[in-house]
This record gives sequence, structure tokens and C-alpha cells, in this order.
Amino acid sequence: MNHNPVYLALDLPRLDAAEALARKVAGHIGGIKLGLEFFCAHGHHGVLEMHKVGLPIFLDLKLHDIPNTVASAMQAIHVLEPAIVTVHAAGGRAMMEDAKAAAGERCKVVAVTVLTSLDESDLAATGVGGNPHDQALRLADLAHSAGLDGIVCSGHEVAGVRKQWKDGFFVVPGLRPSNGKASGDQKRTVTPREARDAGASVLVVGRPISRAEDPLAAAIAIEATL
Ligand SMILES: O=c1ccn([C@@H]2O[C@H](COP(=O)(O)O)[C@@H](O)[C@H]2O)c(=O)[nH]1
Repeated sequence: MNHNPVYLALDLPRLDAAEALARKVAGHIGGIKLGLEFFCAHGHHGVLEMHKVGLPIFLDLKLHDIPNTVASAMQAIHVLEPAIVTVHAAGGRAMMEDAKAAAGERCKVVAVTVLTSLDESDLAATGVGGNPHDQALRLADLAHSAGLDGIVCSGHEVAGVRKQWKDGFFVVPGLRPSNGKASGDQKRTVTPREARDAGASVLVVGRPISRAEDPLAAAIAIEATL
């Protein structure tokens, strides 16, 4: 895997625009993250096109269903050779075990703990008591014991999780180069540098690059902070 930890989230509706953006910033990122929006619009064909950019592909599908269905979905995307795939830790231990078993040796499977768009009041509204930090640690434990490679969490939790899972692979989205500014739907944000210093393995950056007036300059500026 390329040592630049930044994965660009390509949450764009058009395949040609996504590919053009990826090519433009390719020298200043370490990989490409393709999510639900991209996969629903462009499917396998889109992923295979994006492979032509020549960077590792992170399929952020956040699979969450019964174990048999998630394992079958993992088998169906195996042909796309993703470097990383996400499932939801809330799907439970058996689902995560079966996802990992179906993924094959070369694909890291990481579990989303608490989405970075949620805060304590959002958790309470779903019936989960306590704060996002404690919930992320609880779900990280479950993912670890299920044999996954790591988790997705915010930059606020990654240092705490790394203390209890030293060789884990930690994906951190919700990054804003100027923390607190223009965070949009993200509620638990830190800067890319703060996330890296806290122990993130992968830094997911979307709109701060994709919606910048000059995406190349934005990618270079983020890289320079790391
Ligand atoms: O908890 C999570 C899990 C995944 N994401 C994804 O990361 C990117 C972030 O995009 P920005 O534009 O940088 O906010 C996006 O694709 C999400 O689906 C997340 O934000 N939080």
C-alpha cells in the first residue's frame, strides 16, 4: 500500500468527473475511496474503471445484514480486488466473522463503529446510551474479537482504540483541514494532522478536496501538513 495515508472519497455522481479528479490529484493521495453513492450509480464497471488510475481501491459499502447475505456480498465484490472493505460493527460478531472469512487474504475488512456524523444525542435517539467514545471502544472490541483488521472511527476515538488494539488498522473520516469550519453533516471532526498524530492508518478526505475551488492545491496543502 502507498505510504501516503490520504484516501480521497469520490462521492461524485458522474464517473468521468470522478476519474478526472482522481487522476488530477493521484500524485498527492494514497488511495481512492468509493462509497455507496458511487457503487449504486456505477457498480462493478465503475470500480474497474477507477482501478485504471493505479491506486489502491477502498470500497466503503458499509455492509450490514444477516451473516449469510454479507458473506455473499463480500464474495461478489472479490473480483474487484479492493484493498479495504467496510462493514457495520453493529451487524454483530457472526456477521463480521463471516465477512472476514469471505474477503480473502489480500483485503482488509474494517468495521464502522459510530458514524462521524453522529453525536451523543443522535446515539440516544437510536436507543444507545453513553457517548460516542465509549460506544466506539465497545464496538472496536467486538470487531477485534471477530478477527477484523480494524475499524472506522473519528479522530477523537482513535488514540483510545489504539491503546487497546495496538496493531489495528484504523480508518478515520470526518476530517476538516481547518477544524470546526464548514464541517457540513460531520459532527466529530479533527484535522488530518490531528488524526494522523492520534494513530490513524488511513485518512479519508472527501469534500475538502473534491469541492475545493482548486482540488489539486487542496490535496497538496493537506499532504504538506502530514
Ligand atoms: O463514520 C463515517 C464513515 C464513513 N464516512 C465516509 O467518509 C467520507 C467523508 O467525506 P467528507 O466529504 O470528507 O465529509 C464520505 O464518503 C463518508 O461516506 C464518514 O464520513 N464517516
